[in-house]
Amino acid sequence: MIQDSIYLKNYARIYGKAIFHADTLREIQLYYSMLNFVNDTESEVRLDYLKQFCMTDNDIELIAPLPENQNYIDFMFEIASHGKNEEILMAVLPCMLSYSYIFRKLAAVPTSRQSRYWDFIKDHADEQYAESCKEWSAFAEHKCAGLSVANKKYLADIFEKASLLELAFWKMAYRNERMEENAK
Ligand SMILES: Cc1ncc(C[n+]2csc(CCO)c2C)c(N)n1
Repeated sequence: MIQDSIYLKNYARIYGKAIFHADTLREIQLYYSMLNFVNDTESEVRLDYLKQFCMTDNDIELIAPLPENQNYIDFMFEIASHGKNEEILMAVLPCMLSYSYIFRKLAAVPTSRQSRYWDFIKDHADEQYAESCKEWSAFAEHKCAGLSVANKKYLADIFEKASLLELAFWKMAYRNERMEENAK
């Protein structure tokens, strides 16, 4: 949760770049809707967890990102620096889509309700959130439809790289757990 708070702050920055380079007002509204999700939905439950650790977002400012987190942030910033929204979409969408996919699967497991993270799981397994993911994906498909095969391959590689960075972020939690186990 702590590392995620650092990630989310930087993830939100990418939308500033996307909004600046947007072609249409509709596109600006779409990025705004994504940013709104990051700021509202994602923040509410996250702040509750931070409170359990007696922390606020101010404390997060003093904590350094772990290498997996920093890699992911660097990658998004590098893509954003190109100033091409098709690329930015490929870098930011895996974050949104993978959570909807993973948490819908988790929510379907009966024992998940007993998890201390049930409110987090429930939020991300939400039907409305899945619908928003569909809308954002459809927009990305539409925006990339007319591109060359080579360009589409390049964009698919960005999507894959971001997905692998997501995976590394998940694995980071288990790495720390193992370190704590070894320290015992
Ligand atoms: C590393 C990492 N990857 C994905 C998400 C998920 N996520 C980020 S913003 C957002 C939209 C609002 O809910 C979602 C689902 C995360 N929190 N941390």
